[in-house]
Amino acid sequence: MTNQHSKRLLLVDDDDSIRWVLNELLQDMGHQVTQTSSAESAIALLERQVFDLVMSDIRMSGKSGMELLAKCQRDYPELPVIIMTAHSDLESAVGAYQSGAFEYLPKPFDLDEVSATVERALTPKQVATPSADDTPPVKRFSIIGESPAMQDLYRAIGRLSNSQVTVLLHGESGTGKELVANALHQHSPRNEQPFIALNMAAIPKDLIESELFGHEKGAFTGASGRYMGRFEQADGGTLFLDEIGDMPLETQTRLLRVLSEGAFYRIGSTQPTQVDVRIIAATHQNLLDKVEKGEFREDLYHRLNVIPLHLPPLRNRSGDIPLLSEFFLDKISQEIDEPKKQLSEEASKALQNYQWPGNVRQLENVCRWLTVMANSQVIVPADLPPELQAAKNKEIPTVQWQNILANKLVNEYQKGDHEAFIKIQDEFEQIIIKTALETTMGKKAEASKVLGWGRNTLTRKLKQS
Ligand SMILES: Nc1ncnc2c1ncn2[C@@H]1O[C@H](COP(=O)(O)OP(=O)(O)OP(=O)(O)O)[C@@H](O)[C@H]1O
Repeated sequence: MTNQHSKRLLLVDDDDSIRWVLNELLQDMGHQVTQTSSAESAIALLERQVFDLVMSDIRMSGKSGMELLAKCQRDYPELPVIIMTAHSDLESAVGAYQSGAFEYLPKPFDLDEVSATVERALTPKQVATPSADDTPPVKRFSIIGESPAMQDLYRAIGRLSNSQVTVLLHGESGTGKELVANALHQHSPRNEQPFIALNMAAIPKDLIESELFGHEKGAFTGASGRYMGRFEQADGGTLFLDEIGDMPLETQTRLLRVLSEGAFYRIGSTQPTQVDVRIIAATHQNLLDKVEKGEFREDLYHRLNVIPLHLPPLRNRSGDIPLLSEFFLDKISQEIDEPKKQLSEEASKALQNYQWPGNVRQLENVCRWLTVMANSQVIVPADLPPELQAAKNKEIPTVQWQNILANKLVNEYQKGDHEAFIKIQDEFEQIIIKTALETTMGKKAEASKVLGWGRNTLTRKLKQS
């Protein structure tokens, strides 16, 4: 059915089932859909007909979706293109945005998100077409992971790649905050300038100010020479402030002043120093809790939290563990010139079942340990380091909770509760919802994604609870 808002969409994918699902969705939205299975035929169609939007897969036999995107940018610069892919990584996400894609959608799709993106793309003034001149060169950066949470992150880095906004990274220790901060810098217009990192938790509190702002000779006992602080070192580039929650209150006040005035005084100096620095901050703590307790300035929190990005703990993306371990075993074997170890399927499962309190850093250390210490070429569970062995013994075997659940159901039902099955399903679902919200720091859009539900489903179920 067509209506006055109906638009002409060109759908390009060599997977029939994906085309079928998207075609149904787009037609239900009232649009006219033309489908084709290759970039070549899409180009031929574009020469004959006018379209309002192109949606294209990346990997197809023949020309790729990126080539189609380049052609559209050249010949039809006003035409928005949505790029879709099942093989999302940081490079393709950044590449798609920097080549001018309107949006980048990793498969499997959240259909609510697809329809919202299509509507946005069809709203003319939001079409973003950055010129090729101000796109920084893309550098290779190894952030490993294909889980939905990592795909969200790649998209965010891609979207931010032409901007200089302040970003606040949340995530447990070892989840890759510094790596992501560095990637944000490398993919930004500042990438020819320095990336300087400072960890608030790693330096004594009374040295933080001089580390950040520098000092003049003789400014305090021990200041034997003039010192250029991290702000000056990072001039023109990016300053990464790790563990920002540990910054003393007085330093927070000074930082706020630099952020609003772009200038600061070296300790012992009366001359202001002007700097142009992009700030990326990171924390493993809940800064809002600290604000409530009066330990973190609320105005600074809002200044830093312009774009919040969340890095998931490794245990919540255990599907990425085989990829990450393969990457580390390979990298470490080359670094120390030892033959590369392989993980048996059982050892790989054991790694995926472990809780990883130290996240990716701990996994990297375990891979280093295995490369040096394991006797055999193929690693079996018995080769794993002591902390993983100990955890294995403590682990509740999965059959155990399933048995408890089954027994409870039978007992309740036999006791006469004929609604036992329904009640437990509700209870089960509430636990899943609560855990999803906790692990995504209360973000409903993200929680519905990890649950594999549309956002409306989550909202409805929350209302029912
Ligand atoms: N997704 C990833 N792919 C590849 N390597 C990763 C990934 N995430 C983290 N690492 C590696 O794990 C180690 C820890 O990462 P990083 O220092 O960025 O974590 P962090 O969150 O900043 O930790 P902390 O809060 O303790 O400073 C680094 O060696 C980093 O290269």
